[in-house]
Amino acid sequence: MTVRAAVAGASGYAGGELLRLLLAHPEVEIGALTGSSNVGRPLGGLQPHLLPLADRVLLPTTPEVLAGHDVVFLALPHGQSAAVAEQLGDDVLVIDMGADFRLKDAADWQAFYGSEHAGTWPYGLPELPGARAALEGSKRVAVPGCYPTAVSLALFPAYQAGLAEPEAVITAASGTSGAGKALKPHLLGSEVMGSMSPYGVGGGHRHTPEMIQNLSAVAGERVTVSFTPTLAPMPRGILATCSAKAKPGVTAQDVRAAYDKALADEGFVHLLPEGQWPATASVYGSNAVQIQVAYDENARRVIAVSAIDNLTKGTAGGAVQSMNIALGLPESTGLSTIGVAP
Ligand SMILES: NC(=O)C1=CN([C@@H]2O[C@H](COP(=O)(O)OP(=O)(O)OC[C@H]3O[C@@H](n4cnc5c(N)ncnc54)[C@H](OP(=O)(O)O)[C@@H]3O)[C@@H](O)[C@H]2O)C=CC1
Ligand SMILES: CC(=O)N[C@@H](CCC(=O)OP(=O)(O)O)C(=O)O
Repeated sequence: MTVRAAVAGASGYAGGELLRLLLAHPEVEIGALTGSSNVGRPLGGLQPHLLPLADRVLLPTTPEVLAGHDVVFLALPHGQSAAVAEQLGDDVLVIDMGADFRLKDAADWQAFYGSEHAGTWPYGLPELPGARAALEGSKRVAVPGCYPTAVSLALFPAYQAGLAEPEAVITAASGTSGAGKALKPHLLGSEVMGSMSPYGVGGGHRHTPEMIQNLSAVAGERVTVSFTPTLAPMPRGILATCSAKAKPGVTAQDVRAAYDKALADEGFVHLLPEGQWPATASVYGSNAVQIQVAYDENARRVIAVSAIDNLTKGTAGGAVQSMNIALGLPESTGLSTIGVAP
């Protein structure tokens, strides 16, 4: 099978990571590459690590340019995908890497994104219960946010097994690429280097409702989430530390067994051997997720830690994995679990 894929937002971080993965995908032929302010410029100056595409020129993001492809990836800023997607035919597989179609609740969308809700598409986190079935054969995929990917994978086994109370507390550190390429004063090297700082504290981060949506669906009851993101002085990676009070009678053995069972058959999500802890360096550039879990007997809390590469499993790798499922290809086609170290 040869799949012709267009990438809208090819000059951004998410688009660049996607193209890195698509270049190594045996079934994909890369078609149109589009952008906005950089239209007309060759990709070589925008994504210099993608040497095979250096001479390709960025085209405008229009329905005409995106027509004639089997798959269209949208790696555009929030709120830009819906208008583009509605001009693409129902026969085209459209994979949105932005937030537009992730949330089910229109009121949540309005509260956190401040615009009209565009709709809800099958959610591209295949490891969540029921997600694969919804992706198979689908022509529309909403790729999760990077933090919700790390957090949902860390906590769903505890909620699936009914081990945790529905009140999760999460702190997560992210590399700066999570904020995209656009210039932002708080992301200047001199602000970020050698320092860590929180942002979106107190329930204001827009990924909070997405985490609540995912964990509540697994738990079968509404899970509240207190989420504190932190900016870390590294280009890529998320380390999420997630905890929830254990239900009465839960033991450390119950917790380990639940995680073993939930993750045993997953190709990308690895429960580490006991005593070994996730590290962002271990998943750099890889679609792998490292998970470890502990039971804190004094605090009676389940503590689950995950590490992902925000641009790979957290965005572009998740998009390719979902594309593979939607097209009926083996799920791991073109995706690696091999990191880069040191
Ligand atoms: N970075 C990350 O870790 C993650 C990002 N995402 C999502 O991926 C999407 C892209 O993010 P990211 O790559 O980080 O952002 P960037 O700012 O790095 O890139 C944005 C891209 O969108 C293009 N673009 C901007 N405005 C328009 C427009 N009006 N019409 C068409 N194209 C436009 C830009 O083109 P040009 O350069 O030509 O202006 C550029 O290619 C976002 O929705 C983000 O939420 C999801 C998960 C994680
Ligand atoms: C470090 C940093 O700024 N990270 C981004 C998350 C990026 C991402 O995955 O989310 P979306 O796809 O929803 O944009 C943030 O906190 O807004």
